[in-house]
Amino acid sequence: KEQYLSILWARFQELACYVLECLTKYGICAIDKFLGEATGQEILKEVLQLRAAGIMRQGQLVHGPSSSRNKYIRGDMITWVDESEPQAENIQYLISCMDAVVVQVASKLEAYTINERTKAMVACYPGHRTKYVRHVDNPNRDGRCITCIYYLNKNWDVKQHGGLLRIYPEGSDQVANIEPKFDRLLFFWSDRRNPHEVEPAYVERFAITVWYYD
Ligand SMILES: O=C(O)CNC(=O)c1n[nH]c2ccccc2c1=O
Ligand SMILES: [Fe+2]
Repeated sequence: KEQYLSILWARFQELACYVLECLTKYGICAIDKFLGEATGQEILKEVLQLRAAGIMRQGQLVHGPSSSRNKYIRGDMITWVDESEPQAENIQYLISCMDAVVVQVASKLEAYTINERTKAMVACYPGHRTKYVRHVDNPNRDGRCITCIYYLNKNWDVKQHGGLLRIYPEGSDQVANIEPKFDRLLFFWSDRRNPHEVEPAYVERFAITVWYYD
């Protein structure tokens, strides 16, 4: 067990160096195959159980076209998971892995002293063109400095399924197009440097987000 943990720790150390360099240079960093197929699958199973348990609530209600019957298009559905959540061992394991990487990145970032985070927000875009309009996660210095998102969507094809995350880094004419691929981990600065939007999703789209506080 110890041997396994020390290998894991060494891997997170290596990952943290890459994340630090990438964040410093671009303000955005994506890591693929973060936990591997089996663990990713276990996390997805727990998320589907949360959804089946009906505890996911509407994250944001947006006004539908006035012509439509129900005034609102249901946006993303969310629920918050923390250490006390039963039957969420794998989601909790994910959070501890995210923490392991961020703690090491933070130790190298003089400008930040990251020592707190939110609970994990499990979000499901139910499909039928649900999206998230262009926004900044932390526009008014609420303390959040890094957004960390883990995607759970197998065989996602943006052409068929939509749901692309588009980030418009401030002061650059480049746009980052991030596909919400299974077992992908994404980091980006939460403040005004990274306005972003989720394009309409045509099928269910799952993600788990944690925000780290400075
Ligand atoms: O899923 C993504 O790729 C990006 N997702 C977001 O930017 C995003 N940002 N802020 C939120 C606040 C409340 C509920 C959901 C969200 C949300 O999906
Ligand atoms: Fe966001």
